[in-house]
Amino acid sequence: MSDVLLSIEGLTKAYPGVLANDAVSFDIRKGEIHALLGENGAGKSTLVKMIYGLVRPDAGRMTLDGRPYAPASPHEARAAGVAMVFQHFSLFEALSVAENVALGMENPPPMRALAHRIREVSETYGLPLDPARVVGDLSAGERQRVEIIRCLLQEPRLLIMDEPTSVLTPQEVEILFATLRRLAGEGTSILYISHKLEEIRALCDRATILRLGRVVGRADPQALSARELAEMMVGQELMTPSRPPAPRGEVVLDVAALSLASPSPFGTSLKSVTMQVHAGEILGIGGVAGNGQDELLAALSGEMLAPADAIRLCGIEVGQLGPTARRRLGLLAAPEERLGHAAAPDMTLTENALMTGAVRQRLLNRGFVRWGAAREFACRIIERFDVRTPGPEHAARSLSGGNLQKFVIGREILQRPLALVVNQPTWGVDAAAAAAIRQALMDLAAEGAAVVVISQDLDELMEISDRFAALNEGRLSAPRPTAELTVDEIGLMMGGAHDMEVAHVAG
Ligand SMILES: Nc1ncnc2c1ncn2[C@@H]1O[C@H](COP(=O)(O)OP(=O)(O)OP(=O)(O)O)[C@@H](O)[C@H]1O
Repeated sequence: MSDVLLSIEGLTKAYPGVLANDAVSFDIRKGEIHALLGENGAGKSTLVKMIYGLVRPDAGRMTLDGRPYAPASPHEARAAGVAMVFQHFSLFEALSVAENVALGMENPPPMRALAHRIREVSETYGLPLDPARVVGDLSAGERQRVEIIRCLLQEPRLLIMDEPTSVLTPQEVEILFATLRRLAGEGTSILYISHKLEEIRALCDRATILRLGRVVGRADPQALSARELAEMMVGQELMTPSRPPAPRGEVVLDVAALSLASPSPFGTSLKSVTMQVHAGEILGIGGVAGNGQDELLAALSGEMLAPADAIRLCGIEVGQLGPTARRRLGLLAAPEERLGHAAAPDMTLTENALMTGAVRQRLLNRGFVRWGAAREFACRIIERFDVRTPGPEHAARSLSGGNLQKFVIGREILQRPLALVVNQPTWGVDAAAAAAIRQALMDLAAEGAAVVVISQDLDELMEISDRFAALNEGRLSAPRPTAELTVDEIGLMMGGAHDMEVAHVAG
């Protein structure tokens, strides 16, 4: 019997102006953890969507366990033993874990029996989860467990995971990896997509590397360094972000005892958040998702109003000003959710450039849009941030996730803010593009802007921020110089350990 589970031969898929997959061929063996690597827009999502029956190939074929495999829908893919955990969770917040799992099953058993099975699977695979809890109360890591357990209940032969660790703490990543290793040991194959190359090296047996829709390499990830893998992906040498040491200037952004109730029932209220960000400085804010990051961004951008004197920009009270007025003064923000929040999916890139650039780029004239100038601004973002798209008249939705992220961050940086607040600036962005975004944020600070980077990527925060603070249940710890901290201490601050415990560990 062959040891190959899924064989992919010559899969091809074209979109207008782009060959997303060009005769892609590779095998996934039984019981292996196979990494799919590639820079943004390389075609990874398109490929897994074809495997999961969401997109139909233009050409090529697949076999599963030696038999022809051409799923016309995810339903057919699941019936054949293929399961997928998506980047974005599709759970109902008001329902319990068990009810959510039942909704995703073809033939759910009675609730009691299902709750029992969820407990069983969660214990067997070391993924603690209470079936009775309401999903709205769960952390991002726990929500992911719901998705994984939902997949495991189908006893899949192939489990596809798209960027599974971007919402997890280091400790949760360890738990997930132990689960995946155990599944592979039992014979389940795993196709694993991630931009985190150190994780790929720690977890995966083999890697297939895509560039511009084609397979450009196959590698043993454990035999190569993360840098070598990244260079195979981009086909060139990588740069390391750096900046000359600069003295820090006056306080630009001053937040004093900011308390705000979250507008969402499952949100986190901000509790007396205090921070001062100086000209020329990057303040990194770490924390597990759902600890007030979205609320902090909304409070600083002006989407949520605050007491006037709780937020000051260069001494001016801005707490009561909305986003446009704050932008005019030079306080800019880029939220985490790129499709729908930072960018309007069905609008063109030019229209999206206009959306936040109108005031500072002077794209309006007596109420009329200066379309030529808006297009020129969009083109500048595309060029300066290497956004892969056929042109600015294409819809935001047609860009790969990482390319849209480069567009959204580039749009704010090019507006020369006095203070910029970004949430997860390199989420889902490949190694080369992440380095470019980090360099751009550092250049912006070097030019004298005050920059706040909210991120769950600790390595990123260690690399670029001057000072670090952790957000936990809506409270911000006192910022400390990053150079003084170890990754372990930061991990503890993020997990809500109090100063005492951090001091204890440090000692
Ligand atoms: N529905 C679509 N319509 C038009 N173009 C698309 C569509 N989906 C993907 N593309 C294009 O196909 C190419 C491959 O995109 P894909 O999403 O597969 O890349 P990816 O490797 O998953 O990228 P990322 O790491 O950024 O998520 C990109 O150029 C993208 O713009």
